Amino acid sequence: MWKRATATLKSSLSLHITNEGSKYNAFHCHRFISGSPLHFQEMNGICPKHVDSVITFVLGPGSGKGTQCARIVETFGFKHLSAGDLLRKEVVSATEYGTMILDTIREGKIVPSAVTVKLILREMESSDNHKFLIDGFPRSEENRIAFERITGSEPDFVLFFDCPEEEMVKRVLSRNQGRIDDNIDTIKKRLKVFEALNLPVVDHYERRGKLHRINAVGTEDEIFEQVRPVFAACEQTAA
Ligand SMILES: Nc1ncnc2c1ncn2[C@@H]1O[C@H](COP(=O)(O)OP(=O)(O)OP(=O)(O)O)[C@@H](O)[C@H]1O
Ligand SMILES: O=c1ccn([C@@H]2O[C@H](COP(=O)(O)O)[C@@H](O)[C@H]2O)c(=O)[nH]1
Ligand SMILES: [Mg+2]
Repeated sequence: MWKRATATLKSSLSLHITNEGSKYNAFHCHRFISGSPLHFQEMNGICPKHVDSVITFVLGPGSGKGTQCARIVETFGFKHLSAGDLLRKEVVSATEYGTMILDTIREGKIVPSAVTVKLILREMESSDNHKFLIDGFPRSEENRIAFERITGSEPDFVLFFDCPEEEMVKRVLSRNQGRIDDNIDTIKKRLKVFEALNLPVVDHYERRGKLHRINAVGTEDEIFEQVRPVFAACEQTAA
């Protein structure tokens, strides 16, 4: 049994997520209780479903982390939530945020926390699983702070797939999934954003003693053999 010490989805009544220059400043995270959507800001609250949940962040753009997440799901029964996939789904569904998200992804920039956190929490709340792999998020300190304030909790641990730039570029350019950001211009921008905004998140969790750095070079099997003990140890601790 996995156990989580502090996970309650606690809202902050005074929460205001700021993304300078964005019209998505106000946080509109809906929780669905008895079918009726509520604003997180209006809730004084705890989501009982997420007490005892296990939250793992998985970081490292173009490193093969999505591929490893599939193995973790298979072996350890986690629910995989790729923030990038959730955002791309919004684009395909042409929701109110669709165009803004598409433009942001094309530029390799970061979608405002208000939008991404909303999508992640919606998936968590509709899942019966209580073990979550949140892939590709948080992308910035602002993302991280927003998530932690809204949920009232930190991740249990964080995996960082450490991949040399050259290998990342090679992998992404040969991915062939028709992603709008899998081209050399956007990749260069994503790498800059990663260094400027995502690495501080990695450093933060390293200081908190929560970071597991995985060498992302090698075969999928070799990499999974570094990942497996992290989850096996946590499973044992919780037993
Ligand atoms: N160990 C590996 N060696 C070589 N190629 C790999 C390895 N793992 C994954 N790949 C390939 O690299 C590409 C990127 O992998 P994946 O989509 O899992 O990365 P990602 O970290 O999720 O990327 P992104 O951050 O862009 O979503 C895919 O084509 C995948 O098949
Ligand atoms: O939390 C997030 C996650 C992703 N994005 C945007 O999506 C692309 C693609 O993300 P992947 O994790 O590589 O699938 C990323 O470059 C960002 O533009 C985001 O804004 N916030
Ligand atoms: Mg991915």
